[in-house]
Amino acid sequence: MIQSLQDRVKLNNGIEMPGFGLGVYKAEEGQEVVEAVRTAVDHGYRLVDTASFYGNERGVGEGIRESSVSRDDIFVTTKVWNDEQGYDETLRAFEKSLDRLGYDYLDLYLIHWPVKEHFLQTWKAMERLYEEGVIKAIGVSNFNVHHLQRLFTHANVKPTVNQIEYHPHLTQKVVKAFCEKEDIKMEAWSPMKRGELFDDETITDIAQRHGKTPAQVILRWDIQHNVITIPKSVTPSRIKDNADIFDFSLSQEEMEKIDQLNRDERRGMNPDEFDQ
Ligand SMILES: NC(=O)C1=CN([C@@H]2O[C@H](COP(=O)(O)OP(=O)(O)OC[C@H]3O[C@@H](n4cnc5c(N)ncnc54)[C@H](OP(=O)(O)O)[C@@H]3O)[C@@H](O)[C@H]2O)C=CC1
Ligand SMILES: O=C1CO[C@H](CO)[C@@H](O)[C@@H]1O
Repeated sequence: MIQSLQDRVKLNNGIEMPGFGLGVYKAEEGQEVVEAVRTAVDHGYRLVDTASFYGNERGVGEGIRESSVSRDDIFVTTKVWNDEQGYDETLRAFEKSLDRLGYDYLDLYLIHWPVKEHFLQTWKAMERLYEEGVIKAIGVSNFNVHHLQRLFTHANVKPTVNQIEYHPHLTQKVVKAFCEKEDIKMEAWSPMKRGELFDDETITDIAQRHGKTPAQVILRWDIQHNVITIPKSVTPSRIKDNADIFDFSLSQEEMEKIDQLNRDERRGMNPDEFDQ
């Protein structure tokens, strides 16, 4: 388990990735995302999660350049979107993402969703980019166990990360156990279910007991489950508060109480049903 905001976890290829970061979905390209990223990095965040789909890669690159920290000390993730998948398409999409970010290498590149006709060829292109050294680690997002198994039968490089929807209403026991067995790090998207969990009584009670906010309790629960977490905010005070989770811990009983809130309820699409 990470012990501080800048602690890193070792991926299965030896690369170290921060265990906590900033998500930027819906952070508007331009001033909004630039300021959110700069604020986060200046406050100690070392991981930023974007995607070509979010339309804000330029601002992410800009925010990091405007911060007080050098690019090499920040771990940047971006993702290949569904209509960019396929072998040649992915090579082109990667060049565009890198260009928008203003970088000459990327830390982590993910397949955003398992587009079933294309994801194997997409992976082949990502393996090539990884072998060429322009990406430090490659991984997937929204992969269920059967998607991972299908990938394994064709892959030369194992995914390092699987980024999936994960929060107290969706504890993803099956995928989580599989990823742990296969040494694939799990990363939580919509860790706070976009605000829908803040009034839950179990969470507010625990928060009150620790003098913390519901958001902080939920994010701490991720960390104690060894799940990388990337809460999104463009609000400076929330960016700071969300990271203030390394001075308390949840008891085993509190962890279990939060685990029991599971309803297998998604905020986003089910990877087996999504409309490609
Ligand atoms: N791979 C994938 O398919 C997906 C990946 N993601 C990634 O995961 C990240 C996080 O998930 P996301 O869906 O954004 O949802 P989150 O669960 O992170 O919730 C974000 C929302 O909560 C608000 N918020 C943040 N902190 C607080 C706080 N302390 N108190 C009250 N409200 C708060 C934000 O508002 P405000 O910004 O106004 O402060 C925003 O509206 C994304 O940004 C993206 O990087 C997300 C979805 C899918
Ligand atoms: O990354 C993402 C942001 O959220 C969207 C849903 O609201 C997802 O579809 C997408 O994968």
